[in-house]
Amino acid sequence: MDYIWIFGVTGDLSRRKLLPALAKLLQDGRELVIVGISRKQVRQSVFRAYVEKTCESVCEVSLNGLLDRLFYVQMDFDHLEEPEDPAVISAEKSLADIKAELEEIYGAPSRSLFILATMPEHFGRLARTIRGSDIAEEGTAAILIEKPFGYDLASAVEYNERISRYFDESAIFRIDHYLGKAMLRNLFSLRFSNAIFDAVWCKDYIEEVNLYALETLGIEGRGGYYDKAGALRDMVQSHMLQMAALVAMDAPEDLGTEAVRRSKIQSLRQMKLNLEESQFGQYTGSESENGFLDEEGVAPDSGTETFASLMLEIDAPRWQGVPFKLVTGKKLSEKKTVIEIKMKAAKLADQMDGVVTPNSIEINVQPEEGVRIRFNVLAPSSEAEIVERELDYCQSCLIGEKSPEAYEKLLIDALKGDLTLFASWGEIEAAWELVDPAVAYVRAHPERLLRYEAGRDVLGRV
Ligand SMILES: O=C1O[C@H](COP(=O)(O)O)[C@@H](O)[C@H](O)[C@H]1O
Repeated sequence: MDYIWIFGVTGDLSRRKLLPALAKLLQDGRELVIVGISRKQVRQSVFRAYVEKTCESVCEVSLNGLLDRLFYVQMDFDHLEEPEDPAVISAEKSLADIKAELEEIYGAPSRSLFILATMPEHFGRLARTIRGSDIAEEGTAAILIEKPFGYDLASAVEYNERISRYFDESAIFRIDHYLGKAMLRNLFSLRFSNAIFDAVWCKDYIEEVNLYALETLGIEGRGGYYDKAGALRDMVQSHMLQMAALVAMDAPEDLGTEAVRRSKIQSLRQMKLNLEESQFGQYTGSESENGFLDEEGVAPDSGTETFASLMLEIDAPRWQGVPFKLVTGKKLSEKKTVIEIKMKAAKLADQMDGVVTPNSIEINVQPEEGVRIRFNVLAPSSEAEIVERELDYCQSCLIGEKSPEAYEKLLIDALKGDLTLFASWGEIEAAWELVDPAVAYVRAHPERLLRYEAGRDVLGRV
């Protein structure tokens, strides 16, 4: 039996991602006990009814298994600071008590995951409370930390230092849910298990790399958070730079977690953002949609970017002169995450008949999952004319091959103790070193913030 403790269980992340993933794991036969913790003063039955109501629309499986194994503890995170504070003692006692009660019914945990789905300012005091309450057994306990990991490098260093007082790096699982997405896991396999890709993955054959994470959704009631974060902190610091590192990294020395992490850190450290050549935007309202400045929690004169198209240079022999473009934004015309690799023209291409388009490889992350390769062939029945055709492997179209949700995969790995798909401290640090100056640049250059109408296609302009 594994125990999962979720701090911030009534928050948005928990409702949309964690609880549905846990419901699926329980349905698949995993033996789990889940303890939800939040500040709200509610009874167990009310909490379960709340989960049933709020998760129903996002959950693909029956919630019965989850509701049977879900328990609630109230805890005021703000009053956990000082060791002498009576709130700490009562919180620690109640966590230890509830564990003892659950053990009587379900037995001792084989493994315990402590998921901090809270604002980062709570990380240190929660880590301390978990350690102090003796509910985390050495060797079988892991702490899972949600993004954002800090608001900038300085705060990230501070949070990391505080968590590290209580948990060893080998027990710290920093979640970036994009790393659990099927096609990003596949990117690694695609590159390193195929000579046809591995051999050409460099400046000699690749002309440019474009990474898109486009969203139709807006900020979904998270105005207070997003106005401080913006696209740079919300998406670029984590998901976009992780995707870029997976494309740009050199082959690790082996497939072990440490070697993969070293390779990604090295790659992140070689990256430089060309801010003058980048573009930033903020959505305005339309007849049917709110503009960013109309959203609750957003300052009426906010200069926060909801869109970024960043030019990235990588100072590595493999990538000299190859531009990487990272594009992400809210309230765009389509929801799509894709990695587009455009190849250089072949040597004799300009001597052929017809339009010879350089090859491209598209790794579709979502909503479609798959790989599309465009290449040239002799047109059927033609003497010499070249035409472009494509090889399309659509993984998500294949019946019975629907990939598990990213959170399911990440939770399974955390239960196994496998850190490979979680961000190391070095990756977080290197990503903040890139993003901090970019945020400062956008705040210092309000004239660089282009306005785009919610729901409009802006990609033609970047
Ligand atoms: O972490 C975040 O990711 C989501 C986008 O995730 P996806 O799996 O739907 O692509 C984004 O909407 C949110 O603002 C951000 O915090």
